[in-house]
Amino acid sequence: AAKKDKVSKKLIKELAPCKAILEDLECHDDAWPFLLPVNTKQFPTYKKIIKCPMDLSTIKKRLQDMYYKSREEFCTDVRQIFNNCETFNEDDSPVGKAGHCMRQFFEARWNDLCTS
Ligand SMILES: Cc1ncccc1N[C@@H](C)c1ccc2c(c1)OCCCO2
Repeated sequence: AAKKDKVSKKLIKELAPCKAILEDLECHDDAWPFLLPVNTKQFPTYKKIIKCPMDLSTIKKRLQDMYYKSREEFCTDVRQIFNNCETFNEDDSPVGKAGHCMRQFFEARWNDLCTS
């Protein structure tokens, strides 16, 4: 039991900063296209083109449900949002631009974390 507690304590320490980063992403001015899963009725081709949909509300739920076993898993899901955005949206579209901006914001916060 002691070993398990040590692991879970480590995990909480690892993932606490992820929760803070997620909150900053959610309240960013350019977060609006990424807050909820893309509505596939509104965008019928989305399901066909994007194999791993991801959004900030899904990541928030996964954090709350202790779904992530490491910081890296959290980081991979966040990057999935922006990779999907680049796949589906033109770079100079409003959503495409928001995606590039949000990715830049995230990667800077992620680097702070890894070098702190
Ligand atoms: C991230 C992403 N990738 C591809 C398609 C959509 C989205 N996001 C959704 C939330 C969205 C973005 C822009 C929208 C939109 C909905 O409502 C229809 C009207 C036009 O404006």
